[in-house]
Amino acid sequence: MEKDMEYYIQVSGRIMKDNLDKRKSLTQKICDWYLDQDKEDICLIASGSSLNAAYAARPFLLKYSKFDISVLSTVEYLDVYREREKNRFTILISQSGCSTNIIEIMKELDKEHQPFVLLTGNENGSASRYTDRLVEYGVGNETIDYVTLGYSTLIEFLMLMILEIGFQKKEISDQEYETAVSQIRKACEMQELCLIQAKELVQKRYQDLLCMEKAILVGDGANLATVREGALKFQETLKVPTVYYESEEFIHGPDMQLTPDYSVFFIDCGKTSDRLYDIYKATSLITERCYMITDQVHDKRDGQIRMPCRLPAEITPLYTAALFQYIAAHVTKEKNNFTCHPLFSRMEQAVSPKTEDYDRIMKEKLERSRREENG
Ligand SMILES: O=P(O)(O)OC[C@H]1O[C@](O)(CO)[C@@H](O)[C@@H]1O
Repeated sequence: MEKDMEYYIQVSGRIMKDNLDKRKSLTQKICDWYLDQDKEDICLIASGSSLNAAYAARPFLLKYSKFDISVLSTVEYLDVYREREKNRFTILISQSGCSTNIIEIMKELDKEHQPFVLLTGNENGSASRYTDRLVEYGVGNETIDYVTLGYSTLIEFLMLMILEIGFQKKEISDQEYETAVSQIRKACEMQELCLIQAKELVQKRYQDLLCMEKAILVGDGANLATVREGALKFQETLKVPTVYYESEEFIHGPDMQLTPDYSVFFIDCGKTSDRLYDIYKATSLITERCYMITDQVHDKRDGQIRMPCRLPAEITPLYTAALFQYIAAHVTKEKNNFTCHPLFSRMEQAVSPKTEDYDRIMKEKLERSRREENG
């Protein structure tokens, strides 16, 4: 199978399971660094999909820790909260290891002799030149920059890191630890199942999805991060204007723009009431282009992905992104729509989120992947 976006979504469940099995060795370095210093609270700083992954993991991280964990964009960190955050164990995240804003913060922290750890998907990215405290979080060599495997494995890594820290500090009992591990394992299986159903859904609603022109994604709690990530993916690949909302926020205004042309996606997983489902049903009175992932036993409707297993809400982001990732990957490929508007290159030249050597580094990753494939 060609190693395109679809390939990385396809292998995500398996790689997450592998990472779960080797969780001790995968997280050992960062856990040791954390336990060897005296700061308790953690600050995660990232952008794009990495920021969304940190948001998605946060409810789990807070559930399994006795300290505080903040998640900040690079701008929030630099412009607003820097002073308040300086006594936290700081983790900078960049999947590519080539984001200029992350490197900027690394230089700033260095100037102030403030320790930090870089969590990255590429040990050979430009950011690696600015620190020797670097951890690869188990994505391996994802060669597509519309990261999907990287997103899911990053959420899982953050969860595993917090579990290991809590376990070693004896703040999590053996029983709690084992339960969380088996729920994460189940979520990896659910990712595979969600993907199978996403493929069926795309086949069934193929024409609607090909014509999608504007979308609203609705999710609550940890899955507010999933819809944020879904919106990012739809916009960078399909180039469809997409907004994302929490369910109650959606019906406090944004719903007033709805027409039958809108595609609206809902995540109804880990919920304890029917409210989101009621909002979905009400929305379908305006547009038939309603889609939903649900783990509840509601009446069966077209456009639903039905998960057979109910996991705690904070675990579900490990699988719910699969629907949006697959639509982004598959529909964009079908529409041959990965290329940006010709004027985009001007904008990218004027202001780029990535370092100048990014293209070369991505090319090297691709060559490495081909070498590995050819043995
Ligand atoms: O590599 P980083 O710093 O994690 O940033 C990830 C983001 O960058 C991009 O690759 C775009 O530059 C996005 O697709 C992704 O969300």
